[in-house]
Amino acid sequence: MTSLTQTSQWQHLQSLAQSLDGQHMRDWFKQDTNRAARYNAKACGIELDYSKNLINDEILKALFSLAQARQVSTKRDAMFAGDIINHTEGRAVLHTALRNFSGSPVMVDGQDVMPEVLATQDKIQRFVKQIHSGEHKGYTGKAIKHIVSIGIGGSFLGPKIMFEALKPYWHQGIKLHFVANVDGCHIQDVLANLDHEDTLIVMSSKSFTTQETLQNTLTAKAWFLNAGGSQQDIAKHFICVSSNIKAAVDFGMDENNIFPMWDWVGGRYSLWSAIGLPIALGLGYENYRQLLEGAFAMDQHFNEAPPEQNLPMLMALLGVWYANFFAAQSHVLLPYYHYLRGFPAYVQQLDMESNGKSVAGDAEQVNYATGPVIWGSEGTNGQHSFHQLIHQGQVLIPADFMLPLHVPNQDDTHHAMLASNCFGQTQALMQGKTYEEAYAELEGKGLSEQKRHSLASHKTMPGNKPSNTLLFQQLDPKTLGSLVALYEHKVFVQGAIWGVNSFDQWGVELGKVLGNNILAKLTDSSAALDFDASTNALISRFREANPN
Ligand SMILES: O=P(O)(O)OC[C@H]1O[C@H](O)[C@H](O)[C@@H](O)[C@@H]1O
Repeated sequence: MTSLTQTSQWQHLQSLAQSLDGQHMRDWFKQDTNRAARYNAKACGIELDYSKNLINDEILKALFSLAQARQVSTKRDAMFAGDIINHTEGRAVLHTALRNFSGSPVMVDGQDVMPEVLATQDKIQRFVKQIHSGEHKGYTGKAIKHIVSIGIGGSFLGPKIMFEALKPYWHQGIKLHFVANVDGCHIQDVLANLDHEDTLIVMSSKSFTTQETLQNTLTAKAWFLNAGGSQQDIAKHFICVSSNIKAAVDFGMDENNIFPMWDWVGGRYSLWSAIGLPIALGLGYENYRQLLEGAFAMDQHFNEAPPEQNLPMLMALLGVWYANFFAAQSHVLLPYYHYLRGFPAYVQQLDMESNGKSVAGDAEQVNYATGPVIWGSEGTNGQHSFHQLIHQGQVLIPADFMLPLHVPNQDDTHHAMLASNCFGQTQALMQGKTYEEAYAELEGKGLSEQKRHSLASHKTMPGNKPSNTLLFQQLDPKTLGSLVALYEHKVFVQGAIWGVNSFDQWGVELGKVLGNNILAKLTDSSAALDFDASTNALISRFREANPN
């Protein structure tokens, strides 16, 4: 395949980007009263207003043709069909099978995976019922009231953030707690307030080798035993989710308490597997199923909608447009909904772990930007801090604003203020404020000409800053499922265009290995230090402070 930057589609986009010099979105809105209606797409309860972007019909057409040249739809079909597209790990990529309600088989290595998927969903449903009905009791006969979910990365962010986002749908009587970090402060704080007799620990680790999760589970086990539980009571209080059944059994997990998952589910795509069990426990099975159904609806939309209506395709191409033709190095996510405040952190793993790569195809070192830095937090809070940089800084930061149009049981005054701020920010970013407007506002303030000029210069806002606005009728489980799948597919399309493998994470793996090597030197103070001088010195400082 021709190197991406040498393709005619890429070069055409480069010249289109240059042709925008001196143009302003503000003028485009004045010239074309239909712009907002034209650059709008809806699917699965999500409405995307992408009119406040640096695009016109010709640019969109050129972006679609780049997607076509990079065979995005062929690659998409290969993913859904269970081909081994994660070629560096030799695995299929089938999180979509976990929410496949079509009734059709999904084949991996000639075998339909759907019977196992459905059997695991049944097991989750039965277990949730047993906990909620009080049929599954702790060892002293108390019903389970607290669930502690232990996991990290994809085995943490999905369950935690989706559960948090669906607060209006929480099952009464069950409280969920999440522990990820190996920093002992976290698990100590969580366990300190719990009664071991009515607590269930859900350990989630696809690989069953992750240091943080293994250690936190051992700490929870010691807590349980110290509090009065015995070894044979553990089965009533500890369950796990893993694809490594053998390691889980060796660790002491009761085989009946293991919820399986498979190597064709990537960690950051795993909330649809049994890794989502804490969500089901926290929301009830029907709500959890709605989440999966929403994702399935987005899968169908992604597969079937034409590019100009296809939400993942549009959002992905807009991201490529800014990253590769305007040198935008980051992308900010701004949910105007308190319960969705964790979403930027969720997409951070999804996007940055997937597309933070430098090699395309077999072994081609890329010479173009790949995955951007993803960041953000809930609105309106950011307006009073980092939005300044987005408005007037020297870097281009495309933004995704998100707002539910309706929030159950919310004070209307608050909601209208929230919405007005959200819309006001997108407007300010787009239109900015001209020097002439700022200068005119300073009339009659008794300023010298020089002061008035100086202040007007500082108050000028360039505008022309791109943003998407995503509106939801209401952020119910189904819409949230669609929203997550939208970002998954956006990341997929971008990875397909850049030619990277979006499904491995060798950088993260290296960190794990080096961390374990160092741990051996920290725990054995007599071990010779044979790393680089800086690392050796850091280890020595730690040993001095913690003599054993
Ligand atoms: O579920 P586990 O095997 O414990 O893995 C937890 C996390 O570990 C790694 O750091 C990976 O980069 C993540 O993608 C994964 O979600």
